[in-house]
Amino acid sequence: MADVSVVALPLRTRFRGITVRETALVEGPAGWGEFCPFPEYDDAEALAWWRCAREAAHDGWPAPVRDRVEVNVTVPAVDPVHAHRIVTDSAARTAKVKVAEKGRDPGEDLARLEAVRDALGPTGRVRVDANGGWDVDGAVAAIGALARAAGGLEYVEQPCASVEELAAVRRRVDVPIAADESIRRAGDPLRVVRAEAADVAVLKVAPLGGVRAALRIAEAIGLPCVVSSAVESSVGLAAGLALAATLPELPYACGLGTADLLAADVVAAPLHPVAGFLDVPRHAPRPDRALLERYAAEPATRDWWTARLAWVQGLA
Ligand SMILES: O=C(O)CCC(=O)c1ccccc1C(=O)O
Ligand SMILES: [Mg+2]
Repeated sequence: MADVSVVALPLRTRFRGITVRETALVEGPAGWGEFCPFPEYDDAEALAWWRCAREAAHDGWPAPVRDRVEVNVTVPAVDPVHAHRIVTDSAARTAKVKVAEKGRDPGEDLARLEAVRDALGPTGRVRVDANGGWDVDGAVAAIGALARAAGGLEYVEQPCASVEELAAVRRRVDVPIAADESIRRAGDPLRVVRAEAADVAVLKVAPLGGVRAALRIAEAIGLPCVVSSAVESSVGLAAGLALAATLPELPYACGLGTADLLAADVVAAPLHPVAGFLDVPRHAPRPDRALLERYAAEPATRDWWTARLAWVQGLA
């Protein structure tokens, strides 16, 4: 694949400890694909992200069954005033709130959830994502308190790190459990099902190897699915939307509204949700040359991504 562009896109707010999202964009006969495994991910994980980019660039996606997808607003671990503004600005009816970040006072999570509920009103839905930040007892205690602060929780995503812990928490709380890292970073995504560890499966298209691969995994898992992003540019978000648009059932809002987390994108018309919905594009949007240049990564960063991409392509 000849054409590779590496960009460094600034985020509006720190998210998962990063303030800049580095990503590589590739063009193929079917269009554009995005390759952006997080820097700490190993070769085996990065290979799945390459398969997703290659599918977009070489093969395109299967035909969708819906033309728009409801999304949640994503609320990073920010203060309550900021959280309130993010939710109000989005006009979404569902909010996903980051909680249990390392080194923070648990009281901050409660205040953030109260603010989010206030912004959404009584009919909005609130879900939280702990990214595996609690142990079992900590999760059980925190989920009770957070559910009260939020006036009810739709589900809690990845309360603990391991499948066994998720199963233990699930037996002890009424709030439904969603598995994210336990699916996308697990050698065997079906362990979650065998252990009865989750009520909902979070699917990220890139770590699962593309739209077709993720559809097969969704079928095997047999749980209701939520498609969520990995904070890609609008090129990679389009792949997530293709998956969300092709799943036979889509009972929950998806975590694909993350173009709003970026202060810059590579396409002229980024995939920003309107009133909590995204239209499903037929193919990934084409990057704008001027934006690729404006946000081009430093030479050392570009060389690192180009080498990583070449290495992973060699494994494919
Ligand atoms: O689901 C969303 O609302 C946004 C995406 C998101 O939270 C995320 C983005 C990058 C890496 C991990 C995660 C996560 O769900 O844990
Ligand atoms: Mg998650």
